[in-house]
Amino acid sequence: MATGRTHRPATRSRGIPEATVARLPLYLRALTALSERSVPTVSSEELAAAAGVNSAKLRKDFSYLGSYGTRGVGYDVEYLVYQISRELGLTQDWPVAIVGIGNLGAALANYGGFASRGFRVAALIDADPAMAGTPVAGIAVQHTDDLDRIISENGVSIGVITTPPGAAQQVCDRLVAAGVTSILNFAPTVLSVPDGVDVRKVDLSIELQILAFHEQRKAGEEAAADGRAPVDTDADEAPPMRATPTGRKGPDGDMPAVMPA
Ligand SMILES: NC(=O)c1ccc[n+]([C@@H]2O[C@H](COP(=O)([O-])OP(=O)(O)OC[C@H]3O[C@@H](n4cnc5c(N)ncnc54)[C@H](O)[C@@H]3O)[C@@H](O)[C@H]2O)c1
Repeated sequence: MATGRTHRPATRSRGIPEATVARLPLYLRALTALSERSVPTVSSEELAAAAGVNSAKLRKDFSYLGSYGTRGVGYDVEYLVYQISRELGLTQDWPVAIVGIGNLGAALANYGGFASRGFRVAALIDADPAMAGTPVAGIAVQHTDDLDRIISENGVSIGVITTPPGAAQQVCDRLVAAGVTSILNFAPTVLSVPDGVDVRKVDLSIELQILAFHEQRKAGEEAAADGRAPVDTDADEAPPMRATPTGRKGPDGDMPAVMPA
């Protein structure tokens, strides 16, 4: 089994902090919406509101890109779309392989939004021999026996794991051995990877648990306002939408469902 750290330090090679990198997709989504409406320029305040981020943080983030906007005019939308896409590596096509083509893997394969963001589903891989050759989203599922060949033939550097948790580490090891250097893990398990491999984990149940925490706090506050019950002091002491079990922040809307492994 591969060992080592599971994610990289807090800054990237060009000195852009990971927290900024994590917000770039939020800016890009907001900017793309403006671009689709043919909006030529946007102020930092407008863009910050659209991205759900505080405007001082946005200006700081953009300064890492060397983008300062023009006083009184704002930022050029098209140029920022290009700049952020380039920074995120989205100006090139990324072939992605999904391993584990059950409910979730098939749903991801069918999601049309990846291609428009530069991610092409190049291969679908499953251990079930009965699935080999079955088309999912127009792509024939291939057997895990051929994983190495599939990864190298398609130049895949990003692997998505949607297998049961018990199989995830073994699948991860095989993907890494085949040359994959970035993994998006949906299985509820912690993966070990060698240096140089990035793992991001998606866990919607953790996000739901965080929402449940806030629902509970809101219900307690409403009950207290109605004089029905005392406020739960522990919950009340928690900073609103700040600390979360994942250590990520909420009030700026920069709490993605994808987190470092
Ligand atoms: N992150 C999230 O928010 C989230 C949400 C839903 C499900 N999940 C997780 O996603 C995973 C898949 O869930 P599902 O409902 O699609 O399960 P599923 O049982 O429908 O599909 C799993 C697929 O993986 C295949 N598989 C099993 N072992 C394999 C191996 N060694 N190599 C390749 N393929 C293998 C199976 O043949 C099957 O087709 C589970 O781990 C589940 O807990 C995560």
